[in-house]
Amino acid sequence: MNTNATLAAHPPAAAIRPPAPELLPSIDALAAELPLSPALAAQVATHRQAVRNILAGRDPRLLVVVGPCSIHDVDAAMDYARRLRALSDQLGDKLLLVMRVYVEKPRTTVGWKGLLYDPALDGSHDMALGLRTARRLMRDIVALGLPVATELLHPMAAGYLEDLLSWAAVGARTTESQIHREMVSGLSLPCGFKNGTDGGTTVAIDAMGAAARGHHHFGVDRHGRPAVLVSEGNADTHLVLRGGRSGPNYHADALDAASNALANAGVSPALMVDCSHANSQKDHRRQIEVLKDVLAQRRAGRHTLRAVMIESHLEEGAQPLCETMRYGVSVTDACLGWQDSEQLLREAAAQL
Ligand SMILES: O=C[C@H](O)[C@H](O)COP(=O)(O)O
Ligand SMILES: C=C(OP(=O)(O)O)C(=O)O
Repeated sequence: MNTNATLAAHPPAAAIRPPAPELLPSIDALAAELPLSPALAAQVATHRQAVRNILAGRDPRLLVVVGPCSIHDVDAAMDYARRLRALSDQLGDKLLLVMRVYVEKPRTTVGWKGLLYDPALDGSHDMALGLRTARRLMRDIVALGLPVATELLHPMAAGYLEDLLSWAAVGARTTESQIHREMVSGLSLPCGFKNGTDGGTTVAIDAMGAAARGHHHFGVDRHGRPAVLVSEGNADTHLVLRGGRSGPNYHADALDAASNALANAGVSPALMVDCSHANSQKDHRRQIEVLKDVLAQRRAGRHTLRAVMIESHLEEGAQPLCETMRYGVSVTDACLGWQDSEQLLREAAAQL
């Protein structure tokens, strides 16, 4: 064995200098740069309460979390938001429309992880720009008068956006994570836990119980310092049914099973059906029949069906990330286009 050659190929650990990490603004610094005015903060508080009232059955409207699978173009997102705002003015007595402004994407393996991670869509990963772009966009959408929803994927990122949100999801891939349950326990907004990718609801119901309790956990404070964070517990959580590997879970037998499990656990009976993902078997047009089925079950007396989720963009379908991307088309899961979405929501409101 040539010892010198081996040493040259594997220098001692002390000789390896990783590049200096790029620093991010603290939560306080970003909030100072892009503050939420007291009037908009009050509006967010009102919207959160409206969401809570629907989920608790005190408000008969249907909560609809609707919008793109992911945000990759802020102009298209604002275009969508303006249309949704106008529709919300017309349908607001029947539907509470909350826009999906999803800036982090969980991936099954690898792929573009969202605006927060790679706002230029080119692998440059300017995450400081991602944070600024996402916070500014959400604030602009709130300023239109719309409530904003997102999936909170990285607990460290949550603090940068939390004050702008009226509802948040923990996704199917992270519902079982203790770290995400701790994160939700410290949020003062309603949150949905999705069933696991295998379709199992137990992990989400366990998550609701865990998030309702207070926790001590590792985190980063508003000044960017590593800290022991102490949460009080969040009782405003609910189950989101998104289907799983064994198929959809919005039919009556699946809803019965979920409702029994929620009752046995003593947690909120409210159900949100995600019309997309495994419930649509990843065919965006099937969201239409899922929503119609859910509305029929609600009309037939299933009063715990209080919320739905729809993936919708300006244009139908999806496209790969490339040089010649089409305006208003999803770059992650395929979405319904605006025309179909508007018609679907008008029909839903008419039936309620
Ligand atoms: O909602 C979006 C996707 O279903 C989720 O991010 C997983 O995406 P992937 O399976 O394409 O990685
Ligand atoms: C990733 C999402 O959903 P799920 O966690 O159900 O796959 C989503 O709603 O964008």
